[in-house]
Amino acid sequence: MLSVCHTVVPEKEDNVISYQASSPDEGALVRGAATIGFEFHTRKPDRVTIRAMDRDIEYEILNILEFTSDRKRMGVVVREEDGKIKLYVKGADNIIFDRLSKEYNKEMRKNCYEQLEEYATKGYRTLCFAMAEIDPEVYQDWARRFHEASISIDRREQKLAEIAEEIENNLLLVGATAIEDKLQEGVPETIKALMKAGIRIWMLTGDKRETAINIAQSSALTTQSTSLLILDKKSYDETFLKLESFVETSRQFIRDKVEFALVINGHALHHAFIGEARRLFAELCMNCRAVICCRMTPIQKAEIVDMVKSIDDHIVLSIGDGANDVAMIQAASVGVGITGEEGLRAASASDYSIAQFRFLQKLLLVHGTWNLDRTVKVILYSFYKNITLYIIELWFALFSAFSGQTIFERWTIALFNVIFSSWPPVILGLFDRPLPEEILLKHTFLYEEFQKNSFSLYMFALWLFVSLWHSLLLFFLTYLFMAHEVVWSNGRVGGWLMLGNACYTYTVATVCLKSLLECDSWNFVQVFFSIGSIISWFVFLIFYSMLWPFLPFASDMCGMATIMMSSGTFWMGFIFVPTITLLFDFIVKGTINVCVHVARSTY
Ligand SMILES: Nc1ncnc2c1ncn2[C@@H]1O[C@H](COP(=O)(O)OP(=O)(O)OP(=O)(O)O)[C@@H](O)[C@H]1O
Ligand SMILES: [Mg+2]
Repeated sequence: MLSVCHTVVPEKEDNVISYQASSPDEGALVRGAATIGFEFHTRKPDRVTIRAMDRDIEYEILNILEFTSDRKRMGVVVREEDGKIKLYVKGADNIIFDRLSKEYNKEMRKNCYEQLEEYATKGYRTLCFAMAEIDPEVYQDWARRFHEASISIDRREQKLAEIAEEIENNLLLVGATAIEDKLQEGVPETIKALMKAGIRIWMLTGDKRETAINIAQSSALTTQSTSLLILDKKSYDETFLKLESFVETSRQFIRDKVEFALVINGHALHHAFIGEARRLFAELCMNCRAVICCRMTPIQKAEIVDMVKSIDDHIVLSIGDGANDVAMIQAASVGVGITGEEGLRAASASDYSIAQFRFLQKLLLVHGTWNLDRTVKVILYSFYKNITLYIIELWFALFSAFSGQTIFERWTIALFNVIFSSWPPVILGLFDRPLPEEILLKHTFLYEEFQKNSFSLYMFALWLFVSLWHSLLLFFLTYLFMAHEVVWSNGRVGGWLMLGNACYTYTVATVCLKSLLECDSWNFVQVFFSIGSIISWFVFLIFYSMLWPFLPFASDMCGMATIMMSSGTFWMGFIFVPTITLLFDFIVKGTINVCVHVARSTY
């Protein structure tokens, strides 16, 4: 039966058979059957052949009752060589047990159940196998309706499931299997690190409770000393009462600093989502560090994600590897798919796809932290540079009798965000690394610290203050430097534009250098683009000064570059104004860096 009831496809190469299975469990079972002498070797559209005891046995496949996570079982209807029609089903133990024949030997049922419990407690994934012989006449009628359902256009899956249900009863228990579902490398370490980083972890699985609890233990989600609050009631009232008492217990546990986790199954969860119970359930879950949800259907997984998202606007990340995780991956704020044994369905529905669970640690703790910090910096820096430039106009208005005259020439204003200060934020957003990878991975609490401190109202206010302060210094220092006009040999002076362009030069230099100051890790690209942006302004100025009167839309900047660049005062200002302006930032940044350094050496 192991080698017949499945949807595995064999592939032969040099007489060696390898199996292609969409479900790793099925692959394992078919391989297992082959090692004990029942080798499945050929699949044709309507028949499978197995080799047992040195002879080929053919089974005509009449129908396949497909596996879905809601049905938690799959089956095949076959015609054996002697003409008998048989249904073979395999699936989750509770599902199969519910469909066993009533006259069934209670003793064997009990034995099998105990065995299953024992396997599950060891963390094995269990499956039950059952069969039924179908009367050919009954089959004829059933097959016709099954065919009709299979070609129906609407609610096809549901209709198929309903019709399959009709023959999946009065089953005869054949046996049970247990498969070790090995954790990927580094799972416990990753979970520990993420928990230390202040992330709450919930495990949502379709597996049975005992298996789920064992996997939670081996993946370090819970420990030997964790108290488990198990919620597995079947009715709403019972679930509600249990929830009430658990909420009380959880408060007590928190007061006593006892570690605890909630274990809930699909039935109870169904009730916990309804009415008043939902509020209690939400409170209970928020009290728990870890929650284990077992026997979940894909929809329930997604509902849980939605519920958590709706409480206090939590950010939820879902990670999964199977088709049954797609719904929750899509429901989450951030969906991560693992490419692996169970195919690419989860990965293709996700925002980020990784090959191993352990890479999640780096994705969150390193790239998550870097990206948060970079995004915050890019946003704040963009505000900063614009405020700094444009508030200078306000200070100038005090001197232009609020006439509306701008201090800067209009094309240079327009090009500020387009050319002269466009690269620093991009480079900041791409390359800045607030802390090196090793430190973030070693001290996982930093993840939470960055989350709390990267962006705050205080931070925003500080940047606003810095922008105003810089604009003030940039304008008035330039004004002081340029108070005595530069007289050129032909008797001309730079005039208003000289003041404006000098101030503009110092502003471009200051904002570009500020981006370097804000970078926590310098590299060649950052330095190149910051300094390059300043140089680009000078290049523009030289060309622009040559345009008038050839291009009528340019301002009269004729000779401006020569006037400015031959002035010692201008160059002195070029050194002093940005330096003095950035002094405050330099001191603040320096103090923070010293503190970080001291903190680093003490850890
Ligand atoms: N190919 C299959 N044939 C029959 N029954 C299956 C098959 N795969 C899984 N099952 C049963 O259906 C249940 C639900 O499967 P589902 O794929 O939803 O979750 P899961 O694989 O157990 O866990 P996870 O959510 O961690 O992937 C399983 O626990 C198992 O008992
Ligand atoms: Mg699965």
